[in-house]
Amino acid sequence: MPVVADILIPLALDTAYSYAVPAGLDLAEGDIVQVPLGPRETIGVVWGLDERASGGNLRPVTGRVEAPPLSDALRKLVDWLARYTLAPKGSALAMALRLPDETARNEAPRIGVRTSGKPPARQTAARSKVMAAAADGAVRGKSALAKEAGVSLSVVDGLIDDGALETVALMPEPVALPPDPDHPRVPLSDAQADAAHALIGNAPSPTEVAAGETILLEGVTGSGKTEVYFEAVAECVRRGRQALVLMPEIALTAQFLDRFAGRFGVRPATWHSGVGGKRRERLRAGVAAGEVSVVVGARSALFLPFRNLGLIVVDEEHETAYKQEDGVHYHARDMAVVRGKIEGCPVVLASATPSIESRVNAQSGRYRHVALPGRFGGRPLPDIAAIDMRLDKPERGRFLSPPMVNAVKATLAAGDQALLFLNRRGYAPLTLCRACGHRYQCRNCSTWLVEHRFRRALVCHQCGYAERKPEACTECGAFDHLTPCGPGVERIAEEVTALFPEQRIVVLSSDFPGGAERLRQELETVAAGDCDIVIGTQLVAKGHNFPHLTLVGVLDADIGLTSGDPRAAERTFQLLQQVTGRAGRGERPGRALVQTYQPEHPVIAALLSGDADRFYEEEIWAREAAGLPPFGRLAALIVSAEEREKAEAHGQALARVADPPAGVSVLGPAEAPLALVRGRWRFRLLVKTERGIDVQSYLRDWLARGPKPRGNLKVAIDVDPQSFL
Ligand SMILES: Nc1ncnc2c1ncn2[C@@H]1O[C@H](COP(=O)(O)OP(=O)(O)OP(=O)(O)O)[C@@H](O)[C@H]1O
Ligand SMILES: [Zn+2]
Repeated sequence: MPVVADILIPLALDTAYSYAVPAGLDLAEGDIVQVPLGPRETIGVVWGLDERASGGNLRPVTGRVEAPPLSDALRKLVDWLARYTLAPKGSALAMALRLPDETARNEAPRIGVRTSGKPPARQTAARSKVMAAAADGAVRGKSALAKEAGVSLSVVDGLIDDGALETVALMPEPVALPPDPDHPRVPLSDAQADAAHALIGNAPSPTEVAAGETILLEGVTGSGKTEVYFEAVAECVRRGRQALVLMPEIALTAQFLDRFAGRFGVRPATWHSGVGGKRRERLRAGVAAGEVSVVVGARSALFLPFRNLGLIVVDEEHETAYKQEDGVHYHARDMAVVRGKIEGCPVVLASATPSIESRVNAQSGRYRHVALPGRFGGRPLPDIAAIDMRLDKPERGRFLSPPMVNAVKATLAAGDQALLFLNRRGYAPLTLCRACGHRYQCRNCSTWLVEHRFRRALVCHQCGYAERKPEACTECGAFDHLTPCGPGVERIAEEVTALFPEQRIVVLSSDFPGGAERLRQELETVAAGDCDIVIGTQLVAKGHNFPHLTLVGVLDADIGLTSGDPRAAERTFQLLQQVTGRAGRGERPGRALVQTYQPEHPVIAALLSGDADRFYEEEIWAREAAGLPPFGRLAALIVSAEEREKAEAHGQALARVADPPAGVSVLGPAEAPLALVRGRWRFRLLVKTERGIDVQSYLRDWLARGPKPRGNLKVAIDVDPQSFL
């Protein structure tokens, strides 16, 4: 029997701690245990066991916790995650071991009723109906009983008060009903059937499934990728294994869940930040027991304890939402590929606009490439045309150019829906005093405050700081001189309401009250055709299906192009391709109009030509020439502190000992584009290496040589950074 256990604790600690195993406690690796840590008790996971070591003066493990142990695969994933991201191993474990969340609201217990044996004190016709329905003595839900008896719920409540019915606690509803892979479904098109076949292969037995293979499923917008990967999910379920479908959080709409139900007969189990309390725990337990066969979830679902994982699908694999930008800086798409390798199961990356990384991997043969070149049902892709804003100027103080206004008019006249897209929240991105020139800036961050008329406030989009918009300039005291500069979606909504006062307009922006739930509802409204004009930020661009939408108007195609970010071209192309791809997905063909000041810019030109391959070729070539990912590697260090000098000095001290070997260069420290965030000054160092270099080892050695962060100073490590702000 082992006498010493190495316990990894889900806190920012880099190593497991040794504890003595008390006699009679039979532990195995992966077991979840309770251990003393300093003055308190905490939870940890058995990471290693040692038979020979002496447990002499070690503190003993308190006991085992009744919870499914962490599988070998999941422990390997945690080790991998920590090694790759350089996050403390305990922080990586915390991702896989979300402790029961006591702050989350508990599920309301389900209550059933049955006859108590005591006749009602007072009898009415309605009451007799209920008593007759309940006469068999079986337990029923309250509303089920009322429905069966054809009476209102208050009659049932009355009988409970009366004592003729008694209440009993019911078993909680199952977290998910089993999906039926052979549920009757719509037939696939030939192209879809071919693609589905390519995903699944002919493998006659589960052992022949290509182990750990990664497949890029690339299909233009509206090509029907979802139905194709559903076939892979179905095959996985048929083989008795579990499937995970990852989606950007907001894409988890009722519409998607209904589509799943259309294919599998039931809605899938879902995992996202809105799933709380007991339900979360039960879902984890069901997944660990292998009872839940399909989970559709946001990125954190990747760390669920699947017992028998047979497939991972990453939908919209190019989405930046898959990158976690705080705590453990990991990319869920990349970790999905790692988990697939560890579990020996295939991983399907689906997108209409794949990341450059995945495209390159598909071209080099590392990933298998399965393509759907046309839209489902032979529908045409939208026609995309530019509006040159230098020629077709909007009226003064307006943002829609005359051709855009006319196109919206024509669309509405035809009874169709129009979407106006602007990737800017709020009313105006800058507020300026015309009397003294003062610009309103955040007191904690180096950002302009964004006016939100809806909230009647000036708001910082970095830290959330908000102040009331003043009546007079706070600097010079002048009245009526504060001017909003530039548009956000709220300002567009104002303009559109003035132009089309009779139309039903929906504005979709992530900052509106009501959160993700309300947004999901609004998206349903749009999909159902119960609105005429949609005005939205990037969240309307993502994976939604709006069958009534035939016009997409991009109000400022140039926004993302000047950011200086190495991925600016890729991001802009993806976003514009996605948003224009919302048009014409239903019966009627769609078109897109793109307002731009630089129609000849390569990204805009590629978009207009409809030639995505041309864009990919040029961008891949440019990345290769510059040694940028995936042809070289990047990692960022972000040094931050409450005092500017401290952060800068620490960054310089790190740079002095960087000592980069051949094939590695270190840039910086440079003041970050967002130099001040939440009261912390930020400096960035960028490591650029050739492709074959082990950037993690280099970073580890470098940081070990460098000064240790003290006090409020922090050094965040971001391997494969997506954001350069
Ligand atoms: N076999 C089929 N039979 C009937 N309708 C289908 C079939 N396959 C797809 N569709 C319909 O075609 C439309 C587009 O499908 P889907 O949303 O899967 O496309 P997609 O490739 O995921 O697009 P995007 O990348 O733009 O989100 C949907 O309305 C879907 O219901
Ligand atoms: Zn701020």
